[in-house]
Amino acid sequence: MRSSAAKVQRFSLVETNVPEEKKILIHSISKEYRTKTGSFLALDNVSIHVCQNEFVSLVGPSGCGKSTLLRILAGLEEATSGTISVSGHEIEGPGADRGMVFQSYTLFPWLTVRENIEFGLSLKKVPPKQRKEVSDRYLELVSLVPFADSYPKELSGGMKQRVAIARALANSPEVLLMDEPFAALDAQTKSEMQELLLDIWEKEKTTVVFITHDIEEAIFLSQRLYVMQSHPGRIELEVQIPDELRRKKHVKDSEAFIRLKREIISLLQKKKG
Ligand SMILES: Nc1ncnc2c1ncn2[C@@H]1O[C@H](COP(=O)(O)OP(=O)(O)OP(=O)(O)O)[C@@H](O)[C@H]1O
Repeated sequence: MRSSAAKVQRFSLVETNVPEEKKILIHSISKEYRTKTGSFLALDNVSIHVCQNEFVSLVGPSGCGKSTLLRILAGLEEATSGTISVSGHEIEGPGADRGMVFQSYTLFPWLTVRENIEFGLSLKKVPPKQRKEVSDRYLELVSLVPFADSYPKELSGGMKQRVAIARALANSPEVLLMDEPFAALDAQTKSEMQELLLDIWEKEKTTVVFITHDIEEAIFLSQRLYVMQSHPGRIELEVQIPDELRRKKHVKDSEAFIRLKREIISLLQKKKG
């Protein structure tokens, strides 16, 4: 079998000529925080792209700036320098074109599952009949039809994240931004959620940016991943994941999967050392 090392390349700067299929273009983003003890460079000249309908992960150790980058992409935080465009439009703040799913459960506790899913549509004054059609569809997609009238406190962690995914998708975002959405789940539920997410991604043809510190999760889910390093937060590697290493049952135990995981880890260690 061909060595997966060939797939691991050094990151090269994004070209300035934007081909149409590039849905998200992050160009030379830096983020400096002012703290009591001085300034702190959380992101240093980060440039990445995500194509239409692509599943891309950002993976890296705690503190390398993954969440900061995603929050900037979501428009929840401002970069110190650099630009981000989605569908060719430079972002200036949060927008309905970007749906977010966070690690912590962010459902509204006073709303039922269905009301949580319909929340964004209610804000947009979508009529009840239409809202119900949308929530029916997404309840089905995340297998929560019997729980439509339950409240978040009656759900398990995995179920809450399924509602969060349905809620984000119900607003028809152009891109789905996910910040370690399965990090708080037990191993079995996490694995089920990964498979469910891939099913949803294939059915919905969504563009996904997924953050995780788990290299195995990133390889399993992504078509492409960017590996980040800290001090300062930066992109260290870009890895194209061969199709045969994705989404098949038990692939995580396969020799090729384990080899790629080891290669990524060892490349990162070499760069550190
Ligand atoms: N508001 C802030 N003020 C100062 N420093 C911050 C602020 N937010 C984040 N940082 C720092 O920026 C760095 C990157 O943080 P960030 O949360 O983006 O990392 P991360 O890779 O997502 O980590 P984790 O996986 O632990 O969530 C960290 O060193 C963090 O302490």
